[in-house]
Amino acid sequence: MSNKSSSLPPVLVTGGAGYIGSHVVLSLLDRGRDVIVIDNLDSGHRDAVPAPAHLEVADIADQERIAKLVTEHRVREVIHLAGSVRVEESVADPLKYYLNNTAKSRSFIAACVAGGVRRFIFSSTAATYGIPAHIPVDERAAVQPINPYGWSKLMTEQMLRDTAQAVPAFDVAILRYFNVAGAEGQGRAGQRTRNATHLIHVVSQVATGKRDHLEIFGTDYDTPDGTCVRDFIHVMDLADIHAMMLDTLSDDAQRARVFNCGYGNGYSVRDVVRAAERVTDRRIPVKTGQRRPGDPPALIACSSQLRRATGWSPRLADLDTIIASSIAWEERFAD
Ligand SMILES: NC(=O)c1ccc[n+]([C@@H]2O[C@H](COP(=O)([O-])OP(=O)(O)OC[C@H]3O[C@@H](n4cnc5c(N)ncnc54)[C@H](O)[C@@H]3O)[C@@H](O)[C@H]2O)c1
Ligand SMILES: O=c1ccn([C@@H]2O[C@H](COP(=O)(O)OP(=O)(O)O[C@H]3O[C@H](CO)[C@@H](O)[C@H](O)[C@H]3O)[C@@H](O)[C@H]2O)c(=O)[nH]1
Repeated sequence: MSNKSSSLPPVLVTGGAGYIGSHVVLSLLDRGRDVIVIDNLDSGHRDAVPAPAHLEVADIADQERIAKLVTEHRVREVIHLAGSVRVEESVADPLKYYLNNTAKSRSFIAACVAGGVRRFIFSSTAATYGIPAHIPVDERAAVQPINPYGWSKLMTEQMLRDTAQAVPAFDVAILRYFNVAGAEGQGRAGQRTRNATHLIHVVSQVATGKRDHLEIFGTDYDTPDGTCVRDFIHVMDLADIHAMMLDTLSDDAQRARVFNCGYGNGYSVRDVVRAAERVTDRRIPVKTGQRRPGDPPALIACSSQLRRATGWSPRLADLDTIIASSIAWEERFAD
């Protein structure tokens, strides 16, 4: 793939200094797109933004600055990843989530509409489903979040649905990510988010001696081994979905579509520990602890809508591959 500068206007990516955002930026650059990143560096890192993308250190709620940027660069395509991402923190401090994920997204969407943006991709979450009645869960399932994080994202989804109805030529894709993990294979990007609590990140830190042990949050769930089950998607497969989705959005359509992003494979917390032991040939010390507030027992995606709409098929859908890439990043490149 080329890294040539494109004749198209740049894609605006919020949260591009963060974990998933930096991988999305790489995928766009690899396809020859120009990229402008907006990030306030709250949890992201300046040097995580891959060159030659341009970083504007700004808050998504800085409406005047965003509208000016969008107009000056004739931005038509936006990928909005910036936000606060920790389920447990959202339970302890819900208003932080309603401010950063909901209220600030409202300001950001308004600036984009004012500047003439036509194609908008939003990072939503499987947490919007709460505890699904059926698994795998598809996009027609009821949404009933069980934590403020999920609600804060669902409210933004609704703003986008309503805005797409009202604004001509505003085509929206809402991507509901399942559990994102792993790292780009050449050491160009990986998880560096301050205070990250994601399972595979924590297990990788244990595997590389940066932590003593993994605490398993709850072993009495109604799941095959009593620990929670998740659908882990490799961050580079997820990044590619964004680039492919931009091509399926249209300058004329006026709609908001929802797509699950996952593989349809469920692994328990204990499965993840076993996979890390397999990959490293080392024992991962674990302690069992209490359930973590806000955790649903099982989340597994049906992603056939996404596959139909974009032609996407996963390249890296293997738990050991995901964990090996995460551990390699942790060993060689992480801070
Ligand atoms: N990691 C996952 O498994 C997962 C799953 C589902 C959805 N998501 C969503 O994906 C997105 C990215 O998540 P991530 O894991 O890369 O998190 P991250 O914390 O690494 O990245 C978020 C980025 O947004 C920036 N940011 C936060 N608030 C901002 C603001 N008000 N203005 C400007 N920049 C701001 C941060 O500095 C950071 O660089 C989030 O919206 C998250 O809700 C993540
Ligand atoms: O040290 C740890 C960390 C996690 N877990 C468990 O592992 C599972 C996965 O947890 P985690 O990796 O923190 O992800 P989730 O809480 O499932 O949330 C992630 O996945 C959601 C989509 O499913 C996203 O919306 C969130 O942003 C993202 O953090 C849960 O059962 C946790 O209780 C542990 O037992 N010990």
